[in-house]
Amino acid sequence: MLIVKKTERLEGTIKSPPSKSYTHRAVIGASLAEGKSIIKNPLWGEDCLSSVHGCKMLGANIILDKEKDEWIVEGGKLKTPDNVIDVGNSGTTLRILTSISSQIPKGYAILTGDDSIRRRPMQPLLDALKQLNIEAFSSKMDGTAPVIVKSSKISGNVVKIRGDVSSQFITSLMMLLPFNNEDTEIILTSPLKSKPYIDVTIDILNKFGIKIDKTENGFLVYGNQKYKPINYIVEGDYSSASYLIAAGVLINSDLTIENLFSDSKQGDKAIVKIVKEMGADIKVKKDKVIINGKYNLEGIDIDVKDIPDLVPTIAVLGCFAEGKTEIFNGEHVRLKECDRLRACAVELRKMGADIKEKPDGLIIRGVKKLKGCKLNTYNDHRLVMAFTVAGLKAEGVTIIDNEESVKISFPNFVEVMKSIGANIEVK
Ligand SMILES: O=C(O)C1=C[C@@H](OP(=O)(O)O)[C@@H](O)[C@H](O)C1
Ligand SMILES: C=C(OP(=O)(O)O)C(=O)O
Repeated sequence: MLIVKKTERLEGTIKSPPSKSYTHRAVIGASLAEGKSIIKNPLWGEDCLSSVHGCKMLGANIILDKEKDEWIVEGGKLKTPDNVIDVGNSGTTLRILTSISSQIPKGYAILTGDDSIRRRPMQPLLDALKQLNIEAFSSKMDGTAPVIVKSSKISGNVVKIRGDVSSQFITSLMMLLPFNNEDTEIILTSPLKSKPYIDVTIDILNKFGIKIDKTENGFLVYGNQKYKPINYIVEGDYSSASYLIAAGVLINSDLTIENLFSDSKQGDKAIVKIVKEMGADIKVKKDKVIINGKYNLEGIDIDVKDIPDLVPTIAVLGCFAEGKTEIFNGEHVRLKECDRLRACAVELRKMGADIKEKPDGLIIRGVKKLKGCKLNTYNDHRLVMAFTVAGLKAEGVTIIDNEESVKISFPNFVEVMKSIGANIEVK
């Protein structure tokens, strides 16, 4: 568990950890490219290591070089896995590798993961794959993992899928469809949520030499394309940085957060705009964010359609902001490692927060003072990190369970927080 005490000052220069989304896509894309790719500054988080594990089981040769901080990937030859692929807690790995598994030369691939993964939706992707003549089904026949995928030849040139459950389904199709012999249109049957993650997918697929165009109702993925190997440096992660930024603007601080690029395609770069709108005058440079001062935050209304992973961070910011903060358009936030809308409402209320849960979001009225207490995190890395920020600002001591889940996306979270003066201790 993590013992968090009220902290009056944070200072120092730190680096945001590498992007989780880019690392997943880089290692999976490299596993599909014939030849040698080098991925520098990868995220050594458990989720990305699940992608490494899955790609190895599917035939890629991957060397993880800790000293050089790079992964060397030799890809291009998929094989039938000789065991079930365990994706751990990683939705991104499960969703992308389900489609890719259909390209093994024979037999079946079986993908499963932890308790949380085995509750997350897969049916829209399975239905989409069926339209492409790919046999893939839930072993429990309830639309969740374990998922069984048969080696199949893709056929068809249109696939329809809803866009409001998970953008990872679309990413998954985009990474598969270059293997089709014909061009394929992905038609979205409902408005797209988490769209910036699709921008991230297209951005890195372009680096692999894969061309995708936008169409009126979705996307066009050209057929018969080959992934080319890449030399790639992973940029910093704005979702992870959101905890550092939130702590910085809530507590009197002098912080520089490096490795955050102002021209990033990551949707969660919106955290900068959000804290500015709430009243924090932070500075954005080409490759870093600087927070210097003490701010009085004011509540705002925030559409989280495209930024689901920021919800726990925004919920904590809202607790300490003057007036009302309303989070809306976040139905999909309930479909993550846990139901994050429910979890934020239930747990932050234990600290004295005034939070109302709505089907698509939260209404938070700032109360200035929260009190430390014991919080559940449902094994969800983002809740551990967001609640740590709340604990630093709250009166007294906050005890946070299962802190080890930070290894999913921000393995050195505790060390980084301590290095800037956060009063936290693992017990
Ligand atoms: O593609 C990605 O890298 C991700 C997409 C998002 O999920 P949804 O598209 O399911 O909202 C996000 O929540 C997740 O952490 C990472
Ligand atoms: C939801 C997340 O990731 P994934 O979907 O890959 O499990 C996350 O990192 O918050």
